[in-house]
Amino acid sequence: MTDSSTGAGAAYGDRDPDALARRAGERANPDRDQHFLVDDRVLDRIPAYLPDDADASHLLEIGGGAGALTDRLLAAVAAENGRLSVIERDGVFADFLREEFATAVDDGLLDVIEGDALDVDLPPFTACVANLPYGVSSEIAFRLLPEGKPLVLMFQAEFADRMVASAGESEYGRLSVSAQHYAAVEIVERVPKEAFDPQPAVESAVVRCTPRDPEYEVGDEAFFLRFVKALFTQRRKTVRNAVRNTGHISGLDDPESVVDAADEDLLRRRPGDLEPSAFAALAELARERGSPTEV
Ligand SMILES: C[S@@+](CC[C@H](N)C(=O)[O-])C[C@H]1O[C@@H](n2cnc3c(N)ncnc32)[C@H](O)[C@@H]1O
Repeated sequence: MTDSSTGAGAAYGDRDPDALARRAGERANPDRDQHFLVDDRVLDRIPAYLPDDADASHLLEIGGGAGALTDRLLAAVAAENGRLSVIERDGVFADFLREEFATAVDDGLLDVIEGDALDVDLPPFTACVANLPYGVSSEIAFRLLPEGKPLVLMFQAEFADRMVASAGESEYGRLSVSAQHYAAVEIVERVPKEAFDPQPAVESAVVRCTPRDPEYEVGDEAFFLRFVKALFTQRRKTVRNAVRNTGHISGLDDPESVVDAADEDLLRRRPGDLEPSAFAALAELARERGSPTEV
């Protein structure tokens, strides 16, 4: 076994996360969304959560930090003759990753993109594995989900619970319907604060998103997502009143015609109890009858 503290040149997959953070020369700064994973067992498990049939030939990591997860992902891509791209916003850590993994960079196994994951062009990745910066995890997730690739992402546990919730559950909302529109979403591991340094204020969870087509059809995806968002602003109202009251958000000029045409059973329910397929049926009716305009 390689001495994991030896630095650049060590075999991939067994670097000591504490030693990496020390060598990076700067402590992680929570104000910059930096909480480094330091639990070896969690780090070892995360890449294995990719679906068995995932194409791992070009992995993407967002927020490489001091490189503990980068190291594990390099081991995975090296075994597959693939490559890894890492997007890191903080120049200190981007430089550190290039130095620490200089051999991988030279061998074409790794490229480090210094920039904001919300702005930079995404490389043509086949799957993404990341311990996300929690301040922008929602924006990053909804940048990645439409790409239709397998994702294994660490989120705040409360956010993860909302992603996977089903109709009728208290955590079910716009986030659940939107995420599940793109993928089968499941929590594969809950991660305690103690696995990080510095520790975040909240518990975390690893979520696997396996892309799949939804079991319903929508003619206009942007309208569907806007309609779902609009109805959940009135989650405690009946669907009838939620449709009536939120036309200005979803862009419906004539919500009353939607209410007139919809099933009474559907109208009596509440947005928090509607399955994604029921939202889709109502959104299609709204497109036909409600005179939608661009918002
Ligand atoms: C939670 S830390 C994870 C670090 C490392 N992957 C680990 O697991 O220990 C998040 C990382 O994302 C970086 N980051 C924060 N905001 C970012 C953004 N908008 N785009 C890219 N990276 C970002 C931070 O500098 C930090 O290195």
